Amino acid sequence: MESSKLKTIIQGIPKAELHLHLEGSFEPELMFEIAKRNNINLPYDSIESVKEAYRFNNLQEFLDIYYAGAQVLLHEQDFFDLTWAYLTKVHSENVKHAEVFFDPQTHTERGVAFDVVINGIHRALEKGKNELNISYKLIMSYLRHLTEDAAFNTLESSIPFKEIIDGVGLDSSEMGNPPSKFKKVFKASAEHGYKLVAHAGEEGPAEYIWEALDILNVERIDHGNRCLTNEALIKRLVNEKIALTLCPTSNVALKVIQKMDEHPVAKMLDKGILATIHSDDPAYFGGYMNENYYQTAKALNLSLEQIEQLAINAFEASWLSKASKERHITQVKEYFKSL
Ligand SMILES: Nc1ncnc2[nH]cnc12
Ligand SMILES: [Zn+2]
Repeated sequence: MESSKLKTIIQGIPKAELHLHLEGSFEPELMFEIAKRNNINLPYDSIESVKEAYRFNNLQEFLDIYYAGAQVLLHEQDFFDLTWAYLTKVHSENVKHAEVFFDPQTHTERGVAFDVVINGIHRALEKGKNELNISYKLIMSYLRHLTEDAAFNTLESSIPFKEIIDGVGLDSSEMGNPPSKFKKVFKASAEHGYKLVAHAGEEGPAEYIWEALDILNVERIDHGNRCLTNEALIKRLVNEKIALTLCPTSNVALKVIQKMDEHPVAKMLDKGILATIHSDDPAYFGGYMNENYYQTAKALNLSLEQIEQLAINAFEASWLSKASKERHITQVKEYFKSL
């Protein structure tokens, strides 16, 4: 299909984003603006030089830059502006529902209070719901390069806000930090009523996906690329309808795959896995939702049925009520019928 036609079709799809780190949506322009008003010097002299620095060979090289960028966020208004910029961007891409991560420890570790972070984010999410009609869920992610005790401190800080936090996740440096390291804090998080997800099988082996399922009891896997190396795991994912929140442009940028045409999403759909696609850290990897759909569809030559399935899967895998899921899925189906 012609590129412009494919782009137009993708733009019109009602979409759900389930794997997005708010700190990863921090565009250099906004970073410079906030750094200026907070009197912080960035180690870059222009927006172009920031973009130059965004060349990564692996997850860790990205994380080092991502955590450095987040240092300019100090005040509630900064977190509001970050979140609002993301919401207005994806509103223009017809995203109807967003389940977003934030990394409290990236901020509390450098002295920014938990309530400053969450109040700014929550105020923007509410505004997005009221003014842009984007429903949302909020996921607090534990940093896996830190200790389980540190995650417990974060869990404790979150309790006064538990009505506005829907779930917990696990992100940051995967290799050497298996899900099993966080067994107790995930159990405690579930006891507080949080839903559970974890990054697994992005750089790490299929074994980490098993651990996330069996030891942490997560209901969705973030990334999960490596599952295709293990037939028994594929069967489990299919039988239990465990969704994978894949992030194609992230995978290329972090060299999880060398080229987009190696992306496993088409094989996963063929096998009946509840595969979905999202943007992860769009400010760093050069693509929001539309670009992820577009690059994947183009490189893998996805059919309209496969693209429709991806859009449906994302609502199916979301934490929306059954009725809301059905309403959105009907809209996706009607949209594709109208093409
Ligand atoms: N792709 C990713 N993997 C692990 N941790 C992250 N934090 C932000 N983006 C991440
Ligand atoms: Zn991620």
